[in-house]
Amino acid sequence: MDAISVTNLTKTFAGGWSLFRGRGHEVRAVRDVTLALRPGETLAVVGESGSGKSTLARMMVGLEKPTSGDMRIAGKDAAALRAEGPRAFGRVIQYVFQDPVSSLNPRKTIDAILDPPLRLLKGYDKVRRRARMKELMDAVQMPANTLERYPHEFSGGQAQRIAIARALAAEPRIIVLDEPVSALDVSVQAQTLLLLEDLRAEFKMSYLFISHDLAVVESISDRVAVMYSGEIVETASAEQLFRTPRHEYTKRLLSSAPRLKPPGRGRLEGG
Ligand SMILES: Nc1ncnc2c1ncn2[C@@H]1O[C@H](COP(=O)(O)OP(=O)(O)OP(=O)(O)O)[C@@H](O)[C@H]1O
Repeated sequence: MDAISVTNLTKTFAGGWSLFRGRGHEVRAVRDVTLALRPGETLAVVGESGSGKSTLARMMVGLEKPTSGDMRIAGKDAAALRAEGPRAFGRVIQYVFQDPVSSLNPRKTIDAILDPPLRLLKGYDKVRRRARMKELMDAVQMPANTLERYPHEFSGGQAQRIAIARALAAEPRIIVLDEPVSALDVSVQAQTLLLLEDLRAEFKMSYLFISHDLAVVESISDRVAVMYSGEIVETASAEQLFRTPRHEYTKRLLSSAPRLKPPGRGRLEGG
């Protein structure tokens, strides 16, 4: 059973604006997308700005409603799974966004940020939640005293690790990561990607990894789906896609972007 499977998924926004067509025309942000995230894999969705990647991710985690098409998460209809409530939905799928600092409430200490997802788990009393918070800090390589501090006390990379810990707190099977390292320095990117890869293996999760950055995608993904103008134009193993891209758009994307170890699959240096 696929972790996520979408069939002919479309999202149309009303009230877009275009220089040529004026106000009020429709924007088809995602067009007829058919895609499967397999259990245990990292599937990257790559494409340039405006290609519809974020809209696709936001539909998967329930932040946007599809205009049409079918979406199944862990074998269940996504809308039906959401209707079961935050506990059921959160146990299956979590997300991590680009800007870690703004995704953490500045007025709350880290333990208060981690508490709500842990409260959703059955049988987690206060003592067990506290112990779990320490384990989560350990898993993302942050010291235990992190828990008493506020988000602004951390660097971008540290804040993103805390955001990852919050996603892990729900013990999800799937994490959707939307440009999770784009706001970080390159050396911190490499460390964060290695951490994500370790966590995926340790907790047996699947990742849907949204990125415009081919070097990042090459270093972390098993398979890659290339998105262009709302459509998936090519899906292939990372190795195949970087070595022998088939679609014209993929070829252009590869030839225009800086790569770390062309050709073939590489790993980011550093960390
Ligand atoms: N809420 C919205 N209302 C109207 N149009 C939207 C909305 N959200 C996205 N769009 C439009 O949908 C298209 C796809 O946007 P989306 O953010 O999904 O692309 P993206 O590939 O993630 O780009 P970026 O990396 O810049 O966020 C764009 O034309 C965008 O302007």
